[in-house]
Amino acid sequence: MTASTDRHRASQDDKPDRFWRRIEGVIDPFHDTEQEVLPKDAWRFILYFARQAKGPFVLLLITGGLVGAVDAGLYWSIGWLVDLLDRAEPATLFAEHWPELVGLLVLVFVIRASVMVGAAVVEQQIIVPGFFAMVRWQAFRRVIEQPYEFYQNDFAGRIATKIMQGGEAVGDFIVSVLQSIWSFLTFVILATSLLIALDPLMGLVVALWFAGYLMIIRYLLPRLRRAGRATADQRSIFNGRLVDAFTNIVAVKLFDSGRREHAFVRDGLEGFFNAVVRLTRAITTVRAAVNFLNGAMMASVGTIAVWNWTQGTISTGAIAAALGLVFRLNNMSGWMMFNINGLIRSYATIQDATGTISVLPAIRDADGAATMARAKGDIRFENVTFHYGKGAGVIEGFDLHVRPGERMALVGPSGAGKTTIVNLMLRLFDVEGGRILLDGQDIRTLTQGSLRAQFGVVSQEPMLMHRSIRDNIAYGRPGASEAEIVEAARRAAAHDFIVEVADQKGRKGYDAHVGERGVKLSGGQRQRIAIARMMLKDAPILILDEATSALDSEVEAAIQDNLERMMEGKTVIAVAHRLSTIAALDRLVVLDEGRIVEDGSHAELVAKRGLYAQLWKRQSGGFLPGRIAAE
Ligand SMILES: Nc1ncnc2c1ncn2[C@@H]1O[C@H](COP(=O)(O)OP(=O)(O)OP(=O)(O)O)[C@@H](O)[C@H]1O
Repeated sequence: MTASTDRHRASQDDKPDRFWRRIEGVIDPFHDTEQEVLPKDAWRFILYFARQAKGPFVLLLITGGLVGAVDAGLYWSIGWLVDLLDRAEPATLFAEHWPELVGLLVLVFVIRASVMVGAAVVEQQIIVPGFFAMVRWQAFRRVIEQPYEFYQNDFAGRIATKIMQGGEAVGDFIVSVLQSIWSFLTFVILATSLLIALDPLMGLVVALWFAGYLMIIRYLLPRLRRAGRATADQRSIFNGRLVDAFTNIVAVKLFDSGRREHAFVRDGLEGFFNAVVRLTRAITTVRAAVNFLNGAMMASVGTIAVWNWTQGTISTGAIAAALGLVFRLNNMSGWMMFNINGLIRSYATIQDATGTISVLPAIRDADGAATMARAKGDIRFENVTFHYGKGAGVIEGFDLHVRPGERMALVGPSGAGKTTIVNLMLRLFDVEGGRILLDGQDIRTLTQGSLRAQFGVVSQEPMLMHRSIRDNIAYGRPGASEAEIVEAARRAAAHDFIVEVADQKGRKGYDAHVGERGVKLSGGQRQRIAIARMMLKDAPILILDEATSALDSEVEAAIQDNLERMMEGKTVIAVAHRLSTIAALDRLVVLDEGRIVEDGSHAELVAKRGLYAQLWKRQSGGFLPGRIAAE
């Protein structure tokens, strides 16, 4: 086959795709607004999104109404057909009545099918893909702005579920109201009108039936809503426990010999079960009540119809139409209950989701926040207080000045506040008192993006994404060339092992994907990738929080020179428990209970015989390693 026939076939294949794409593109999945926080109230949340896709929802309203009308027309025409067959002569039926019969065929074949297909296209091709995605996209864009603390207080899986389910629930809710409920209402109104035309008494019965139906719904709606909300809450709790168990699977394997995790998950499942039972009890009660009501309505209309027939006031066809309409109402009422139940569930899911999605981030860029160009690296803590929102403790009246180009280490016992100081500097938390200045500017007056761009961070937990190794390194500098990525990997002593790696799907080297949080690599390998990423970022301030803790001394020695070179001209703040890794730095700041207790060089602090000297003695066993001793 020639290239041109290939192209021709490809363009023909594209045609239906383009057709669908045009329809599916009516709602832009990535549309967004300027609104910083999404509405917290579930109703407002629904309306906020409905307003963003008015056109498709108006279409849905029209098709929903038409579906109800066509349905009523169809049942009416059954009566008409019965009457016609009753009157007409078989031999002349087609000759005399072909226009009406063709009209009926058109109604069944063309009109009904077109309306149904139209409704399906609007719902399935326009709203489901585009609208669901749009809600999820807007939710994601706001949730990702939440500060670190937000994620510390919730399960990642739970947050993700709320975004996924929230998008679906808003779409389902609106579709259900505009299509199912609206088509049902149209049908009820038309059926009642048609029955009134036959006999007002039949119309009255249906009107009374509808009033009773509404009363049942009204009575049970709040109960269903409460039970629905409880189910959603319990589902989240259960889901959270499952995610927690699977996320920390190693801890479970190592420590859970007594199968406590079973009990914990079982407890969650039991809570969910109890909530579901309350919900299903309410549903069964509704169904029982509706079935009795429907039975009464069908029996009454049937009796009235047959009575009228005996009196000769209505035709056989009218009985067929009347019974057809009320049987259809009976079927629809069950289906409506299902819809209303879905509606309540969706509403509860939305309420649950807005609790997470519609929250104003506790840390935001100030109005007119400045964008910092490359910093010199002068960091100043002025009388900083921070207690993680509690009354006291952690960091109290903390002052520290780190000069540009200074290489400093934070040292201190576990829990002294080293990581907290680093997190405050990165504005992962906001200070509760005092201020932190970067090159003389309060970090709260800078955009978070430009502030964090000044820092290259390697922490104990290297935070790798579930992507290729290349993407993980390039995360430090988007758009970096392949050569730059490989160079960074070499400097981090990572290149040699990277070229050997293969993932489960057979991708090799830099293309290999690291598992969720990099589980398929060793701790030291992950840390080297993180170091490569930091090297590539080339930020003016480096934060090495136990950056080499997972490396053996050989690998550490291999990258030491490169680390040294990278540190040149940069401000460095290191945190390490292994004092030998930081003893050579310019300045060691010793913390205890959130306060600076000593400040000086290694030699000065050893001579001082204070806390540092004690820590040092404990770690070095009383001896000074060669490299430090030589200084
Ligand atoms: N998210 C948090 N919420 C509440 N308290 C916290 C939080 N994170 C840390 N803390 C508390 O703050 C104190 C300082 O913790 P931090 O992690 O800063 O110490 P650290 O010196 O880095 O300790 P380590 O050397 O063990 O890593 C500790 O008492 C800790 O319990």
